Amino acid sequence: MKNTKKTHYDVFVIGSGVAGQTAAEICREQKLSVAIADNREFGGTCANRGCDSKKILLQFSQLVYQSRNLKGSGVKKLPKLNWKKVQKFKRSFSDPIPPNTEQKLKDLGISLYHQSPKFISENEVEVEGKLVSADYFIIATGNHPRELDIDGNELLKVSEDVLNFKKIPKSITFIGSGYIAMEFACMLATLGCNVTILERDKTSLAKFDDYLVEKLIAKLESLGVKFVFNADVTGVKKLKKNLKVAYTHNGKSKTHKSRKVVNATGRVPAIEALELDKAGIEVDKKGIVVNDYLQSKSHPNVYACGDVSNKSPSLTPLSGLQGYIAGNNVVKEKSKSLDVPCVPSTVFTTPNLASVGYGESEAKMRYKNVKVYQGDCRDWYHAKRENEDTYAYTILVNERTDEIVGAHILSSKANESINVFATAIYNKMTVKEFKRMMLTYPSYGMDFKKMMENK
Ligand SMILES: Cc1cc2nc3c(=O)[nH]c(=O)nc-3n(C[C@H](O)[C@H](O)[C@H](O)COP(=O)(O)OP(=O)(O)OC[C@H]3O[C@@H](n4cnc5c(N)ncnc54)[C@H](O)[C@@H]3O)c2cc1C
Ligand SMILES: NC(=O)c1ccc[n+]([C@@H]2O[C@H](COP(=O)([O-])OP(=O)(O)OC[C@H]3O[C@@H](n4cnc5c(N)ncnc54)[C@H](O)[C@@H]3O)[C@@H](O)[C@H]2O)c1
Repeated sequence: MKNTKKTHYDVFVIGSGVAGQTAAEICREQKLSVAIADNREFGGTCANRGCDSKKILLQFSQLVYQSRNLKGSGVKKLPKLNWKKVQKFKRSFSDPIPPNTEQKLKDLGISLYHQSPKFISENEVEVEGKLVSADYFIIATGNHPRELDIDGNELLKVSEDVLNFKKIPKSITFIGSGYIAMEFACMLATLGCNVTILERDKTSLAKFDDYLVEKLIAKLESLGVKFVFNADVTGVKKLKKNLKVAYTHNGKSKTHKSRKVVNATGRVPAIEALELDKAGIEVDKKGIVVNDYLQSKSHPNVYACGDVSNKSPSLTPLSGLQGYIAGNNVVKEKSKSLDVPCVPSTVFTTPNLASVGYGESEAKMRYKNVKVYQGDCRDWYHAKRENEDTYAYTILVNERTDEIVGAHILSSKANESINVFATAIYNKMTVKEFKRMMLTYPSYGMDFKKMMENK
């Protein structure tokens, strides 16, 4: 260590994503001395290289998709994309994030560090060659892509690379078929790329509704995506122009060539650089082990929040909520606890697959009698006016109380309309109460009433 003089803060936050920023700001508002460290550009995954950038790119492939659907119904020419300009537009959102985040934090009087701290003890870290101690640490370092232990691992791209592609590749292979692979596969296939998905499991998006996932897979296949399930990838090799992926499928060795190969096999807690073992901070497979106050089980003065805590799922709104809870508990011990009744989530494919509340098997475990409303609405007005062949739903109701307990929607506007169900489930609405609500017409929300009719 260059400088052995110790600097002390009330609170030291590690990670400047939504969780870290939220926690740091709450502590600073209460006049605590606060520092925050990030070993990359400030602002975190969502704003710099995740949700926000992705949604900007997706709207262009959706424009192409929708125009294609309406060709023959009035659209004469299909839009042609200038990908360079699309990327420039995306960067006009992401480029200002790091300087603006740093400025905002500095203006609040928060000290910034631009390196990964390493724990020396439960209340000391070494960062930028300095020894820093704090009364409280808040770890909010998020997740990063899982490393695949295969030959040629270094040839694999990750989601961040896909977001920065200078042009649409001729062909691509995704290893895994969770959120990231399905969203990008849909976008790239729509834009003319030859997409293959190699999934280890027997289906995609294991945590989503089976009936709707099956329809979504069929939809992506119709866009040209090839799925190989039960595929075990063993290695990647560089050829002249392509990469060759080797995998086994039903006991047989196979290979597949494409220009790019993306590792989309999941994201794991970003903790390696922190040397948590030096402070004896307990970690499990999902992340830093915390109680409902988000205090580390091993050290109550160490908090973990956001993707890096072992409280899943890893989504932006939950990270923000966890940052809020951790910050408040540092200010006033045990003042807030994590209680997440239902978390809506969307897979931003075309159409969107959105979900809130319990899945069918979970609902059936919890309630004696579950009414399952399920169906295909491709013949309904909204699908027909969009010339969209995929529109379906699964809605779950506790029969005893008539309460809606889960909703799963596959439609072009499901990312927005699912929020109607999130509100209903959060407020424990019954089907009868839901139907009494006045909703706009024509709207997808209005269709929900029709979905919950006995046939
Ligand atoms: C491609 C993609 C698309 C996504 N789309 C969505 C979506 O549509 N909706 C949604 O809800 N969620 C989405 N997510 C998930 C969402 O981005 C995360 O859940 C959210 O950003 C987590 O916030 P966080 O603050 O916990 O962590 P992060 O935002 O990841 O912040 C962690 C910060 O810690 C820093 N850090 C890491 N290690 C260290 C270290 N050793 N020292 C110092 N700093 C460190 C990182 O650089 C980062 O800035 C997406 C994720 C990806 C990758
Ligand atoms: N729209 C959103 O909200 C959104 C979008 C992107 C990412 N995210 C967040 O980021 C996380 C990471 O996304 P993701 O898509 O990387 O992970 P994921 O966990 O959603 O999916 C990973 C997939 O890879 C498969 N897999 C694992 N190991 C494999 C292997 N060796 N070979 C082949 N397949 C393998 C899994 O079976 C699974 O289907 C998500 O879980 C989510 O929390 C959210």
